[in-house]
Parts: sequence; structure tokens; C-alpha cells
Amino acid sequence: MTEIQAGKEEAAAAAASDISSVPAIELDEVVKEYQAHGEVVQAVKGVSLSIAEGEFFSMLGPSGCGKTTTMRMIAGFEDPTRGSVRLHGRDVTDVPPNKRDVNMVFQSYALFPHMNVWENVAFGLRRKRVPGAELRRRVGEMLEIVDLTGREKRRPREMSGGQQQRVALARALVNQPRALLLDEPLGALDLKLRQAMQIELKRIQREVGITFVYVTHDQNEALTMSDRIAVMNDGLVEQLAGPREIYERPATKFVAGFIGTSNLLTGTAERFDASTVVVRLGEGDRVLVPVGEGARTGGQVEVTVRPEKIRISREEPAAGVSAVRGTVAEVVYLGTYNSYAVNLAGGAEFTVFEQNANDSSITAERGDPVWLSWQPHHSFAIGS
Ligand SMILES: Nc1ncnc2c1ncn2[C@@H]1O[C@H](COP(=O)(O)OP(=O)(O)OP(=O)(O)O)[C@@H](O)[C@H]1O
Repeated sequence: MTEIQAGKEEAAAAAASDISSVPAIELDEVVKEYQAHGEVVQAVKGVSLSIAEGEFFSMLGPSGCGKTTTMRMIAGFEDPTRGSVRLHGRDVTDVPPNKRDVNMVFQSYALFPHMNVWENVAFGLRRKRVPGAELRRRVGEMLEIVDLTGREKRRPREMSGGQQQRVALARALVNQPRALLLDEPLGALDLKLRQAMQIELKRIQREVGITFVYVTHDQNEALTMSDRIAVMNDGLVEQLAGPREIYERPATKFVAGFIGTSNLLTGTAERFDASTVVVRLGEGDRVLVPVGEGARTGGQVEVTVRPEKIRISREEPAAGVSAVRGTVAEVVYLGTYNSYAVNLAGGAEFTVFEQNANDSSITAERGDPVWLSWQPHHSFAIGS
């Protein structure tokens, strides 16, 4: 037995003895290919991930990146072309959806229009012939969790979109699945309701303690609710981490661009002192990057910095910070902050956010020459 095999066996034995350490969902090198008009489309190109019991896990990415296909393979609605799916330690790759102990909630709530709220939620339990007293208790409890007590007699058409979505959620949760899969469930709601429902969903998930897997193309939604996020692009996971790390330390250019706004600079990296690398941009400008933040010396590197970390000023900043010069191309007043588009001397275009903390005056107007500066630890080199 090799050392690696021995290590794997030990880990497996440890996992088996401690039920909570068995992941709720595991995908192992999952690939999905479709045949479309004589061509093979690879919707998912090899995804491996492990979702912990009780986790709020999101799959985030642009349209067509393979999120829904990945989720449908977890649910069992699609068979992987290659790779395997495990739920709570059991290989379910060939197990049909109704035997998987997961439930799915869709954007279209698919409620029964002729049934009232109570009947909609009770439907699954009736089919399973759950006895009357237990059924009433479970439906009642679930309606309380989704905050619909008192609305039992309403029909779906007599309710708002958010309320209907909560009925759909209650209907899925009342069956006590071990994991709930949600595919853009808030997609049909307007922004205000969506935001309210995001907080609601997170609360409900905490209360019921079930693993939630959430598919969305909305970065704010994923950042608000998730314990961890898998950012997907073109059938692959580009980064898998907590919201803070995804935002503060995007692993690739794609992630940096997809989550929030980021500014990119290209330059030549040189060792400056024991703790800092300097990236020279031409035009005399330079960016400082702490050693260990990926800026390999002796070649071209790309460095990124978020718009809210940058200070815009008319005067040259003090030494010790990264500083570049530019000209203001546009200023937009957005209430809580001002957004500047700045053309840098080296050719790049930067976005800078300036909080309206003190007064509503704007530091610079269109056409003004400015300095942009930020602390070295706010920038890091980024992979392509
Ligand atoms: N049944 C199918 N036949 C052929 N191609 C498909 C099929 N289903 C999905 N695809 C393709 O696979 C890719 C991934 O689709 P998928 O629906 O998983 O993406 P998505 O990230 O969920 O996108 P969206 O946010 O638009 O739903 C797309 O290019 C899509 O056109």
C-alpha cells in the first residue's frame, strides 16, 4: 500500500466514525456532454467539489457556464457523461431523483393553482400517507418558519411573488430532505423583494439546518447568503472559497472581473526590499505589492486593486503607497459614493469609488489631473 493510499484509507475510516464529517454532496471529476445538431457540447468539463452538511453553498457564474447542469446532476435529472456524484457518502450516480433525498426549488414556483397554501404544502406528505396529526404539525411548523401562518386559505394567485416563493420553499422543506437545491429561485422577483428574500432564505436555512445548494448569476446574492461560493466559467470551477476571499482575493482575472469591479495594471516586477515587490508601469509610475502576493520578480505581471481601496487626490501622495497619475474622464454622483473613471498615464482605465462620508463635494471634475493611491496590501498579482 502506498503512503497516499494509506492516508486515504485513514481519512475514510475517520470520516466513517464521525458522521458529521461526511460531506453532504461530493462531485468527483463530473463531466456532462450533450449532443446538439451533430456536435458535442461540453456543458460541464470536469467539476470536483465537496459540500459540507448544513452548508449554504452557491454556484455562481454567467449564463451558460454550466451551473444548472451541475445542479441537475446532483438532483439526478441528468446523468453525468463521466465522473461520480455522492450524497452523504453514498454513490448515487445511477440512482433516480426520487431516491436521492434531495429536493429542488425552481424560479417558476410550480405551485398548484387550484390548491390553497395549506394544501400546496401538505401535498407531498399526503402522497407519503403521513398520518393526519403529524401532517398538521409539520405543515403548521413549516408555515411558521416561512412566515405564512394565517395565510393558509389563500390561493397562489392571491399572493405576491415573494409569498409564492415562500410557499414553494415550505413545500420542499416539509419533506425534510437532507439537501435543498435552489435554481435561481428569486429570479422572478423585483430587486427590493429579492433582497428581502435573500435575508429570509438565509434565516430559514439557519433555522432548518439543511444543506442548501444555490444557483445564481447574481454576485450580490451569492455574497450575501453563502458560506462558500464556487465561481464557474465555461464548464469549470475557477475559484471555490468564502465570499470575503472571493471578493478580496480573486484567484483569476475572470473572477476579479465577474465579482464586483476591479482595476488591472500590467508592469514589470522587481524586488524592492525584503517585504515588497515593486511593479514598474512605465511613465515613472509604480505599484507596491507585498512579497508573497504572487508578483514574481523578473517578468511581466498583472496587478489588481478594487475601486473602493483607492484614494483620489489632486496632490502627490506621500511615499510608501502605490501611486499612479491619470486624468478624470467621468464623474458619476451615486448618492452614497462618487464613481470616477480615470484614464491613467500608462493607458489603463481605472474606476475609483469615493465615499460621501463628510460632505457631498467632489474631489475632482472631468478633465482634472489626479493622483490615485492605495496601500500596498490592497493589491496583488493575479493569474490569467
Ligand atoms: N439539453 C441540452 N442540450 C444541448 N446543450 C445544452 C443542454 N442543456 C444545456 N446545454 C448547454 O450547456 C451549457 C451549460 O448550460 P447550463 O444551463 O448548465 O448553464 P447555466 O450556467 O445554468 O446558464 P443559465 O444561467 O443561463 O441557466 C450551455 O452552453 C447550454 O447551451
